[in-house]
Amino acid sequence: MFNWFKANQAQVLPEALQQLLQQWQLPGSGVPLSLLLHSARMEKNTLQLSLQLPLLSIRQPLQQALTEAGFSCALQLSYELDIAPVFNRIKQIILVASGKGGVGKSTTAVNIAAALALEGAKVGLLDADIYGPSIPTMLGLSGEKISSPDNKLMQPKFAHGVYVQSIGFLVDPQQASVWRGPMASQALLQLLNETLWPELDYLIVDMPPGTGDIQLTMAQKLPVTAAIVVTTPQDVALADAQKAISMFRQVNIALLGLVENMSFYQCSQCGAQDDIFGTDGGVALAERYQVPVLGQLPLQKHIREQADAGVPVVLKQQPVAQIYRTIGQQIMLALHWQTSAQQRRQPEIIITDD
Ligand SMILES: Nc1ncnc2c1ncn2[C@@H]1O[C@H](COP(=O)(O)OP(=O)(O)OP(=O)(O)O)[C@@H](O)[C@H]1O
Repeated sequence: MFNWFKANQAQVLPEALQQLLQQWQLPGSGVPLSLLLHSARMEKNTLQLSLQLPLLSIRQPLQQALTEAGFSCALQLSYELDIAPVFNRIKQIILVASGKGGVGKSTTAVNIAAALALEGAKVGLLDADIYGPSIPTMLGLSGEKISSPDNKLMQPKFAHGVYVQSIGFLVDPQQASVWRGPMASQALLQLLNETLWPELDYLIVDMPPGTGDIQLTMAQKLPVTAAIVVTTPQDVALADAQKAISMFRQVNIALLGLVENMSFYQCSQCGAQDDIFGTDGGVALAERYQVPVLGQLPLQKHIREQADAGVPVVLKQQPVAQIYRTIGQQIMLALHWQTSAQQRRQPEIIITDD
C-alpha cells in the first residue's frame, strides 16, 4: 500500500479523493493507479503524486477525472524507480531482437525509446546492429561523429529525448559487418562500457538481426534485464522469430513479448487495409509460446517517412503513435511486475493522530 500523505508535511487527502485515486485505472491497460503509487499528498491545492514509474501520459486523463469529480486542484507527477542498476548508472537493459533482417527491428527500437522518453523516463538507445546501423539516420544523427571530452570515454548523442550511441558513429559499417561473434560482442561491451551514459532508467539495445553466434554471445555478455522480439506475420519471419524466442529461453533472458510489425498494409490515402503478409501470425506464435503481443503495427508510409526524416513517428500526431506509446507503457509495466518485491522500496509507515 502507498501513502496518502507524508506525516506533518501535508494535509490528509479528502476521503472522496482517496477513493477516486483508489479506483482510477490507467487508460488502455486498466491497471489500478493505486498499484503504482509511492505517495499522494495535497499541498497548496496541488495534488502531488509520486509514482513508481514515469507515466506522464496519465496527466491529462487523470486531471480530467479529477475535474469531473469536482476537484479543482492542480496535478503534479513525479516518479522514482526503485531498482538497483544492472550496470553502472543504467537501471534496466532491454534487447530488441529479430530472427530475420528487415522486419522493422530498428524502427521499433527507436519508437519505443522515444515513447519511453515521452513518459518522462531517462532513456538510452544503443545501436548494436553491426550489419546496418540505422539508428543515426532514424534519429536525425547521420554523419555525426562521437566526441570524447577526456579522450577515454565517449559522449553519447542526444536526440528526441534519448541518449544515443551507435556502432555507426565509430566504424565503417562495411568493416563492422564482417566481424565475427567475439569481435562483435567485444565491440558492443566496449560501447556500453566506454560511453558516458548518464543515469538511465531504460537502455534499449538494437541487436543485429538473427539468432547466430553473434547475437547469442552479445545476449550472454550483456547484463540484460529482458528482451523483445520483433517479427512480421508471414511464415518465413515467424520461423525465425521462433528461433529468437528459443535463443532467449536458452540463455534465461526474460521475454517481455512480441511486436508484430507490418501486420497489415494501410493505405495513406484512403486508410484501406490489406493483410499482405498474412493475418495474426505473430499472435499465433505468441500464443504458442505463451508470450504477450505488445502491439501490432501497420505497414504504413508515415512510419517509413518519419524514420527516413530522422523523427520517430511516435512524436507525431498520428494514430500509429498511440500504438507505440501503448507498447512503451506495456514494457514499463511488464518490467515493473518482473522486478522482485525485495528490490522495491518498502512503503513508508503512515503516522496519524488517532
Ligand atoms: N511498419 C512499417 N511501415 C512502413 N515502413 C516500415 C515499417 N517498419 C519498418 N519500416 C521500414 O522498413 C525498413 C527496414 O526497417 P528497419 O531498419 O527498422 O528494419 P530492421 O529489422 O532493423 O532491419 P535490419 O535487418 O537491417 O536491422 C526501413 O526503411 C523502415 O523505415
